[in-house]
Amino acid sequence: MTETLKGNALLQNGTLSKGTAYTAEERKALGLTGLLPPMPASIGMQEEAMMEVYHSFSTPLQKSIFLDALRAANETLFFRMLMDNVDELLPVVYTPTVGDFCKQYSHLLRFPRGMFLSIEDKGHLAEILNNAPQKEVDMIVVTDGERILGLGDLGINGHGIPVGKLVFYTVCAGVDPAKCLGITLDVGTNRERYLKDPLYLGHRHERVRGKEYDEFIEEFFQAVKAKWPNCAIQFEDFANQNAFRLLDRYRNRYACFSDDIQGTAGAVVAGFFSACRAKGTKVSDERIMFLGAGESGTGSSRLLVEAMKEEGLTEEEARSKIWLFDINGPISTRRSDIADYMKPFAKDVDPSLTFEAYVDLVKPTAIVGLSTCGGAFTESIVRKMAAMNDRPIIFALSNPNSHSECSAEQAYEWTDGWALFCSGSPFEPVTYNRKTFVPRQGNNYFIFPGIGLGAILSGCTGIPPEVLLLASHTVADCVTDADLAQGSLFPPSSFMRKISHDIAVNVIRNAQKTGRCARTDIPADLDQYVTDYMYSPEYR
Ligand SMILES: O=C([O-])CC(=O)C(=O)O
Ligand SMILES: [Mg+2]
Repeated sequence: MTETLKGNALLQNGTLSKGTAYTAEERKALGLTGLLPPMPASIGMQEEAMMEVYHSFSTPLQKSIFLDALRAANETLFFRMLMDNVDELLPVVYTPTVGDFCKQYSHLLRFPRGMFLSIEDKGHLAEILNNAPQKEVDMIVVTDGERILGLGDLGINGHGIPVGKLVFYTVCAGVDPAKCLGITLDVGTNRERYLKDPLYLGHRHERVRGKEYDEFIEEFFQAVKAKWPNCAIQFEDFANQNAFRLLDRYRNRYACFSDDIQGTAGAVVAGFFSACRAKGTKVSDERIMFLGAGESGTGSSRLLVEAMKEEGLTEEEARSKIWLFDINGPISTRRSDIADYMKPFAKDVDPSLTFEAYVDLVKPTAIVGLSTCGGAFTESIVRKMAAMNDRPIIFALSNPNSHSECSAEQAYEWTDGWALFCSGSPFEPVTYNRKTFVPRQGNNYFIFPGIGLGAILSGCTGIPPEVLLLASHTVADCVTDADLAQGSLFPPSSFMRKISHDIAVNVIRNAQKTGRCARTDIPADLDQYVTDYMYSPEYR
């Protein structure tokens, strides 16, 4: 049907339109003559013009609103611009600006993308999926909006996150945007502000929990599987109480994974591989404290254990090198309020210690913030880390920047330039004592696009820890000595497509080896198989 679009209908179709780039011959054949200014533009000219407009906006949020509109008008140009200006544009389309966009989503929404499935539609999901904007879907990112970044419950306003994550699938892993679907499950919100906001566009009731919620999720999976049997599903920004349960329930039945439990873990471990290389140590030499014991803190701890086992430690030895601390104190065997997923890491310690007192007691070599608690790594704590360690490892990973446990500048200043630092959201380079540090993001975007790509192309159920570890190695192996010398623990964004490609090959190879491939049509040359699948934004 789409091939036959002509004239104004074609021009107004953002997925297909080339805007001013149609040649005279194309204009004649497609009924476009007279609908455009006479001189055809190249995509390069269009890009130059749009970057000029982009730069005329002063705030990141304004810029992101502009890009959202550009995408609606000409999706190919949007992705071409992103690919040509990754470092500049991705922070505007994704973390941290996507956080601001989400907070006001109901007020800002002009160009709906993806789908909203609400619990009120229970019993009808299969039918509703027939309305999907895409015919074929390979990748779904789904959220219920309960823990968006470090911002908490945003209800349907969190929809910017699945949409933003999928931009990475296209830019970094070459998944055709026409095959990507962002879905928000509206089960209500407990955020007072939205319940009272007359412009809020989600259902205005408290979150549905328990049996009804579980049945809704089950119906969602079954409906998706029936409609798109080969599609992979990424869980994003569910709250702890559901994230672990859902992953455990579905990982062996569907091609699915949790970005926050598994993707973030892959990135954290990659950061440790780099930091240890800079220090001349192994991960198993470190004493690691986590502030935050939720999905990302626990997920990362689990994968660090695997990394230490790979270096020869036993499970128990590895666990003994990791300490967790959450909002209520140390994860202690003396506490009665800790969740099952934290228990393997519980230590026999006084549960009333503050984080700083715990640092005094444990004397860690690394502190990792996944707490959503901005500023939690205080000057006093960071200075203690510097006093105890030649090269203190300080990862401030909560998002967006306002929730970072400390800023890049603080980390370098308080450690006299010795910190091995990364953050979840981007910080500008910092010059301290005449040395310029380039702290790159330790964000799960290094991991999830490749994992998802591999899941699409293999149909594998679940992503085992050994595959995540390979992904961490893939990322860390792209970090050069020159990167380390300037304080970068992660590679530059120019490596993203290669990283995603290589991660995907490993996902597929492992799935074949362990008999978890649902797809039977996989050719022998996996490199070529993945490369051939990867889309680049070009006018068709
Ligand atoms: O979106 C990001 O930048 C990282 C992430 O998954 C989160 O903070 O939940
Ligand atoms: Mg997330």
